[in-house]
Amino acid sequence: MREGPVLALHDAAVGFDGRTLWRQLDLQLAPGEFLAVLGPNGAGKSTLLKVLLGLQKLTAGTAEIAGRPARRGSSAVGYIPQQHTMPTETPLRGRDLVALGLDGHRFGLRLRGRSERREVDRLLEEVGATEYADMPVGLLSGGEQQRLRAAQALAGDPAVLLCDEPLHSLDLHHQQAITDLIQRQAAERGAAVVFVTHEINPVIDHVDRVLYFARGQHRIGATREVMRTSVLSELYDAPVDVLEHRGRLVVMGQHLEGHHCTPEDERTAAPEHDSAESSHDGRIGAH
Ligand SMILES: Nc1ncnc2c1ncn2[C@@H]1O[C@H](COP(=O)(O)OP(=O)(O)OP(=O)(O)O)[C@@H](O)[C@H]1O
Repeated sequence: MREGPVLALHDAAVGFDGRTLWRQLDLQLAPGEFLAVLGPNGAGKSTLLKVLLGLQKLTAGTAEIAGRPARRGSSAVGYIPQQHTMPTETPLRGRDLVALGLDGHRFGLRLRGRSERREVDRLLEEVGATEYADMPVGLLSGGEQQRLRAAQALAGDPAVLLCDEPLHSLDLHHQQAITDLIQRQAAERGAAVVFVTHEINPVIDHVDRVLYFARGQHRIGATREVMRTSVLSELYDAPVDVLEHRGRLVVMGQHLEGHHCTPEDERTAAPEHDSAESSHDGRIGAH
């Protein structure tokens, strides 16, 4: 297991054209820690991932991965991008896409071919993609392509796994399978996970902390510290209700853009007892 923080942001800020998306972000993730990143559309969740991928500069502060400034092409980072459909004519098979995620330097010259193939087969098996591994990726469904992207991100055993709505377009069974896979990467291989999502419930049992962005502000803390009526109403500066039913959380509010519930959730949710007053001074458990 790796030691020390594998991801660190200090007093970080980002913005475009004079508009600040978020600022004063202090965050350290230990190996194996699972962070869910939530917030409405345009709050800056994907931009956080771009910063950690070295694709977007901060306007203030620092971002480090495995003790070094975040940079493009770091082998310490695995990335599952937002789902987009690949063109039909993409000249890659499923297994080629996964192999692209492997860091070739880890394999000796002679062993490379065989070890790589074995590792790719293992990853394909893990995401349930063995069956279509030799098909051209452009002919696969959106969900099948997404499972391959997950396998690619896990290849090379990254210290930090960045996931941008990785469950989007997956059916329930594969949502569960991919979530379990990411969780195992954290628990067994010590990867710190940054998981951008509009829906906390599929990962609620795995999440150690939540980072919630809204209106240029943020809160960080344990799920039930942050996902509360009082805390989110303060963050949005408007009434927001957090309801809980059988361990599932539903966030409701008229002005929420990227809301967190499905019609089914709304029908089944019952009010949470949010009696505990927050004792924070604007940030919760930020560390
Ligand atoms: N390179 C850029 N130049 C200018 N504005 C940008 C750039 N990249 C992102 N933005 C803007 O920053 C804001 C945040 O974008 P981002 O993709 O991080 O949001 P998000 O929280 O991931 O949203 P969503 O939930 O819709 O995916 C948006 O208003 C977007 O238009």
